[in-house]
Amino acid sequence: MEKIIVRGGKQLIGSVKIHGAKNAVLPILAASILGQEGESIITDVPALDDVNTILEVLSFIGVKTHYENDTVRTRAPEILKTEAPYDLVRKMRASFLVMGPLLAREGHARIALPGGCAIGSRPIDLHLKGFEALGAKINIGQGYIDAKVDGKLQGTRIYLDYASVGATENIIMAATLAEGTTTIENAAQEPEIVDLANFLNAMGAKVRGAGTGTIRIQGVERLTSTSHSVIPDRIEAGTFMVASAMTGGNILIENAIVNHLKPIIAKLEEMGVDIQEEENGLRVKMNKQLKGVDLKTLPHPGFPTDLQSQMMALLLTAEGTSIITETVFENRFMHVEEFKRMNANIKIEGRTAIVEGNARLKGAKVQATDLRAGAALVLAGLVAEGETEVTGLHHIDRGYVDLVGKLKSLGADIERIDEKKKESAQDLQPLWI
Ligand SMILES: CC(=O)N[C@H]1[C@@H](OP(=O)(O)OP(=O)(O)OC[C@H]2O[C@@H](n3ccc(=O)[nH]c3=O)[C@H](O)[C@@H]2O)O[C@H](CO)[C@@H](O)[C@@H]1O
Ligand SMILES: C=C(OP(=O)(O)O)C(=O)O
Repeated sequence: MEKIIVRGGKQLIGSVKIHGAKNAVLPILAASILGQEGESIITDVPALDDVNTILEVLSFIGVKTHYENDTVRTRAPEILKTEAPYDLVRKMRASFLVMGPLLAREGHARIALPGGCAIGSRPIDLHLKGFEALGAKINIGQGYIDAKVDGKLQGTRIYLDYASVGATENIIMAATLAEGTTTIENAAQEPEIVDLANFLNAMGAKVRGAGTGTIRIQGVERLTSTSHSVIPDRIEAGTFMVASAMTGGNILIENAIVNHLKPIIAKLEEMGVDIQEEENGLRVKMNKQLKGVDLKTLPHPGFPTDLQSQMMALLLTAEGTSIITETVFENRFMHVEEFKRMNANIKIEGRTAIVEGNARLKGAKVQATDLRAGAALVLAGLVAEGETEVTGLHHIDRGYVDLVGKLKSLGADIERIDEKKKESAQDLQPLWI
């Protein structure tokens, strides 16, 4: 079994380069299906398990893909299949993002139901309502969703009950080749939506208003593959900002885009963290006792749910009691039980966590319950007394490129070990009798 071992007590100092955003590259790679001519060249692609999974989905449906040195090239001159099977969708929910582009281009898509995951039930009703409004017929059976349209999708007005990131992306992609104009109201406003729209527009689409609550997509006849560089990952940046604040550190977060990080910058400043914009990024310094704060996760520009668990780790070390309210996912407090193993005092009341600060965290064996929970446990380990052992690393590998190497380069006492490999290496030792 692979584990991360971290021994607490080191101050993190230095600079760290942020990789391309997982949540931007996944929809962008799905959107590359729409390019009927030429080659899409996507750069700043992070080497993550989720990227490999979306590339597997693309290959399965007949897109030619090539991934080397943070660059993915795709060619989609003809689509062979309009299906994404259970094994791939189960591995990663974002596989469902191929439904919009397939429906737009081929008039059909059959995708396995993504199902829930550790952080919540995560229905896809808003995606489906959007496709239906565009004229698709949806059938659900035997664990698959089948969407079909006779002729072309038809532009329409869609009001999302909730500003869902995935539904906004899927509907935008579907609408790019529809007849007429589609207006999405109460659209998600995340920076990753803007990155997707920029990619689509470079392909010849007409997407206007991305980054606001109202997005208009004027359908076009055809889209052509293009080149695009993925935006830096604001969640990875936020994770390192928390790491600096937690360890009394001084880290330059290279590539960070201030505009994308406003909600986290505001919260950290409220706690007393010193954050300065520099030419190459953001410098995050902390050399005093931090104050506890209350926070509520919300769709962008509210505080991102993907940084909630990391902030919880930080608030454990701050002064006083902090209240965290998770409004985006109904079950995103699984890390609390793991923090408790490290001597944390946290109470859950419904969607609220009451976090007692000034915790004297102690190293323990803990398990990542989801991607960000995994990062948060590593962060807690950075300040805990003694040794923390984090397992469940497949979660972390979905969304962080070399988390351990990056923390080590900043001065953390951290390593990743593979017990199985160690054991088999021992098996190979000559036996002395
Ligand atoms: C690959 C990717 O980009 N993942 C991000 C994306 O996930 P994802 O796109 O799945 O998140 P959504 O914004 O769609 O989900 C937010 C909430 O809306 C609910 N919902 C969503 C769709 C739907 O049809 N019906 C419905 O009820 C979900 O169950 C959840 O409670 O945005 C989340 C919220 O910022 C992030 O945490 C994820 O990291
Ligand atoms: C919840 C996350 O991702 P996904 O939507 O891919 O599960 C995340 O990135 O924290």
